[in-house]
Amino acid sequence: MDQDALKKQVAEAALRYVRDDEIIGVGTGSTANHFIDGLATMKGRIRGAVASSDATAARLESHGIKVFSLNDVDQLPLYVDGADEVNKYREMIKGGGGALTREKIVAAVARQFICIVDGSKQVKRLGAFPLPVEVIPMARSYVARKLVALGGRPEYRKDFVTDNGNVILDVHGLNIMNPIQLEEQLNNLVGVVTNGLFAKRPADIVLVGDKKGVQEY
Ligand SMILES: O=C(CO)[C@H](O)[C@H](O)COP(=O)(O)O
Repeated sequence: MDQDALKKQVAEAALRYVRDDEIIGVGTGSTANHFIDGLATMKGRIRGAVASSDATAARLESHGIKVFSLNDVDQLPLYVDGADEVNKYREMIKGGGGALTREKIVAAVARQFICIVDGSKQVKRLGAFPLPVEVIPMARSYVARKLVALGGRPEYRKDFVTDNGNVILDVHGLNIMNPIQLEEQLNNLVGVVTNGLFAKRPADIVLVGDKKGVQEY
């Protein structure tokens, strides 16, 4: 099975967590896209979805799934999304697709967060994947200097603007010993909107697709 087939397999496994008459939080990326396509096959059973990006909203709507604004929803039982890295504590790096801020907001509201990944995303320690940091444009150089002082090598994601009108710095070389502490530290930098560490609010369940099938932890 190639990587995309593993993503599809794990995305389809997450469909069994979807309950009737609920509004589902939906993530962003190629794994989440497989989940959306699967959700379309049962769209008559759900009320609709909250999207974590404009791209996800467009894909949901293309399948005829009603998209709700998060502000119009008082509770969200389930959020399903991919990740760039996940460790055994279900902490993640996300934001490879640049949707980290909205993903973090939807994850914060959701009662249950299910992370769906293929086996290549599992790591012992987070940080080999460059950590995305969403920054207000005028603060880009200031935040970059602060990130260098913290031992990172920030790289400006060129020709990319987030759905919120901001820029992304992808930070290489961070030694992430304590993900919760680093998540807080980076979010405290003036000009940072949020960063791609999902440690204060980890996933509740991780589904991993590999050659042997789908494992859960
Ligand atoms: O955080 C994300 C987007 O901001 C994605 O979940 C992450 O990049 C994984 O993407 P893919 O499923 O395409 O491998």
